[in-house]
Amino acid sequence: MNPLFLSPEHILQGGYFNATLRKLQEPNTSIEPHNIMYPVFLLENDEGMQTVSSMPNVFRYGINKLMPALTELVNNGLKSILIFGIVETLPKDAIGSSADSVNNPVVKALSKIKAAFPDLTIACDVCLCPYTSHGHCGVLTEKGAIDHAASVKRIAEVALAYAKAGADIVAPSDMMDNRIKAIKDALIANSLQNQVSVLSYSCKFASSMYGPFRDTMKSSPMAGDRKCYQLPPGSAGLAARAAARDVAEGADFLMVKPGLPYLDIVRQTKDKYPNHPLFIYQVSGEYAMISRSGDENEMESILMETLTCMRRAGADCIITYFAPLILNLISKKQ
Ligand SMILES: NCc1[nH]cc(CCC(=O)O)c1CC(=O)O
Ligand SMILES: [Zn+2]
Ligand SMILES: [Zn+2]
Repeated sequence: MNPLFLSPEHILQGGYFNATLRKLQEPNTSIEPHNIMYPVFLLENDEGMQTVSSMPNVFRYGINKLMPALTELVNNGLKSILIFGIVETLPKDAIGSSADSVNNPVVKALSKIKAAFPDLTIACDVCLCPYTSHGHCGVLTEKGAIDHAASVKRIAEVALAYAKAGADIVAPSDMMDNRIKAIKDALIANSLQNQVSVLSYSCKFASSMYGPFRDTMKSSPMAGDRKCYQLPPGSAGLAARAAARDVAEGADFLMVKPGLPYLDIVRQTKDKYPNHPLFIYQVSGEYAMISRSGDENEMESILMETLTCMRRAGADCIITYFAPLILNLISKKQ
């Protein structure tokens, strides 16, 4: 009989008293370069480089400024990027024609990036909002509702244009019903189905945390909001149905966006679809919040803790504006 009446099965501290044991207690939560994807804002002007006032340390780059920045990041371990195009002089119209025109900055840059960084996985955000005159993610009817057929047709055309131009992943963020099938069909019709994957923004919520991003992209809707296509923040049910639908339509990867307040959705999605790699988009509002938290050391610990918790909840890859910092922190640790 032990004198203190400790019952062995109630003693947890015997299992995590050093760093190695603690690592064993945190399975599948490590942060390695392949667990991180870096969003990149690409300008029309090849020589352009602009800071983003609402997002410290984030830049909009022309391709000639992006290349040296990427060289440094790839040398530091960067494995994947997610490209957003920004137009300043190209026309915005009702159907987002500039999204897939030959002058679109993404279409123009893909082959250059691919040639310079053959091992970098390149995803392209697919949406109409940066290119439409009304700023919505789909095509509208005369009454201002989403024109479903026209929207899905355009989204598939844009995805195909990026796929043909060299994207490894097309990532539709528009939230139009049935776009995954339309994109997959377009890839198959062009014999690209085994060279391009589809990362669905499957569980994307109508969040108030996209503000800094919309400043950056100049992509706020001119009128109305996105609540008729992005999901209501309180709805786990629609998130489950959206993921199920996108899996049925052939999505290769799923996503939950934003990340931190939605980790229950991450867990629910991972439990239901353990065989589909799951992404989290740590969005611009999350970036703004964490950037402002504490001094540099504190901020870095908060960031890494947040990423660990995202991995614990079931995320395989986290899309984050902190990627350059994270790569530095990872390489320092080794
Ligand atoms: N298709 C829009 C889109 N693509 C990426 C983000 C958000 C990214 C972020 O906030 O970091 C959004 C949000 C939106 O404006 O609805
Ligand atoms: Zn959009
Ligand atoms: Zn988008």
